[in-house]
Amino acid sequence: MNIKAFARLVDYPTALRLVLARAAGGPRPVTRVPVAQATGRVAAADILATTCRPPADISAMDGYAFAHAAMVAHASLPVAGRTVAGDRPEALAPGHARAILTGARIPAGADCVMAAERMAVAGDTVAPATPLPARGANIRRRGEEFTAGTRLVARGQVLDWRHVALLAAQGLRDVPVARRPRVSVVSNGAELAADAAGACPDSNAPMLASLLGASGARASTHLAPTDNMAGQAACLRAATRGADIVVTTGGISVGNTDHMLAILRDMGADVVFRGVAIRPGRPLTVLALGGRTIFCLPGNPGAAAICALMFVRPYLRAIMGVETPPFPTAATAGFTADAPAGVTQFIPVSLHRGPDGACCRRVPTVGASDIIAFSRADALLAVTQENPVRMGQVVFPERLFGTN
Ligand SMILES: Nc1nc2c(c(=O)[nH]1)N[C@H]1C(S)=C(S)[C@@H](COP(=O)(O)OP(=O)(O)OC[C@H]3O[C@@H](n4cnc5c(N)ncnc54)[C@H](O)[C@@H]3O)O[C@H]1N2
Ligand code: MOO
Repeated sequence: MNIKAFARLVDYPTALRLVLARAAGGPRPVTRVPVAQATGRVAAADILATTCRPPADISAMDGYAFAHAAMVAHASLPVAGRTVAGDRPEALAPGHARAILTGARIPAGADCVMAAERMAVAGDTVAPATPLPARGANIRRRGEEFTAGTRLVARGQVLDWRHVALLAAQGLRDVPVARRPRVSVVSNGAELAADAAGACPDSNAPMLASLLGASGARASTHLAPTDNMAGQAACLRAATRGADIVVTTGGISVGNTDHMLAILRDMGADVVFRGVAIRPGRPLTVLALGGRTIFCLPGNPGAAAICALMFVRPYLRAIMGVETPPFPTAATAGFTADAPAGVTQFIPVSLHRGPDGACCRRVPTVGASDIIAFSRADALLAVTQENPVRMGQVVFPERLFGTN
């Protein structure tokens, strides 16, 4: 069979399922990173609290701690000592108050705290200057936020500053995370060489390294020499060595100079699918080479971006064990769009704050080569004949940027 031919296009859901199936059950290498550098990384294990928070009953105010009953009985109390955060205070002498700072442990014998500005100090005694609060007032109870054993972070969570705060507050130095998958991005195209007549700058390699880097990958870029098949093959072999995923662009349509697929087949790769019923991005071809997945993206930059967003990004998330779904974006469509039968059409949209909430507008595009449309768009919307978009309908486009 001619490996270049598009015998039968798979539909988008099937293609995505095939890609994700390749991610299931594979190795999930783990590494540890300092908690402060964990943002964007994927937790490789559940992380349980080892201590309660707060670890003891502590004061919520700068003021005075005392026994509520003693204050009711005497109206004012002599002040004996001062407790600051970090102290292990002695028990309160009966019938006394203790000066206390926010975060300091409540001494045994005290069951109420009043803020300093609500109390009157006369010599070495204090008395409420405003109504006495209830017993237990202004005391943060041991474990009221969470107790030891509480799950702080779930395996598969993409970490950010919220988790960094929690983990650092537990005194953790480092955290187990998924190792960043190594992605080799290989550009193909005689026109990309700087010395080629009519040279075209390689924008796909930096675009894909950046896009996949934001999704957790460690990307290296390679420019395949297209003037000879042996050189192209050597480049692909080198790119494959040491990579978990290979992403190529260009050279996969039926043109005579497009050798990519033949080279990969000679390397022993099996085609998972050749061509998908999507627009743009139809030539997308996925191959399996041992445990590695090779994504051959079309050279047209807009099509390459869509394939990376809709296929490589979910695959990356899956092999890193990401469990949190991408943050949903809901918006009211400010346009109508249809797609031809059997095709999933991807439409770039911009998001806006409308009078009744978020709304999205269609961003004009000149087609699969278009990259300026993405810089004007925020999200990508999938449209099919069965699911067209109608003005005023709530839609859920996929974000184009961010760490999702
Ligand atoms: N006879 C057919 N021709 C084409 C078909 C087809 O089915 N039959 N499909 C079209 C579609 S759809 C696409 S998409 C392209 C994909 O072709 P390739 O993947 O082989 O890509 P190239 O031909 O190498 O390049 C296409 C276009 O993109 C530019 N390009 C390529 N690489 C880069 C890069 N790294 N940075 C910036 N720009 C790049 C290249 O200069 C071309 O303009 O095939 C259609 N043709
Ligand atoms: O799908 Mo091509 O990717 O339309 O230009």
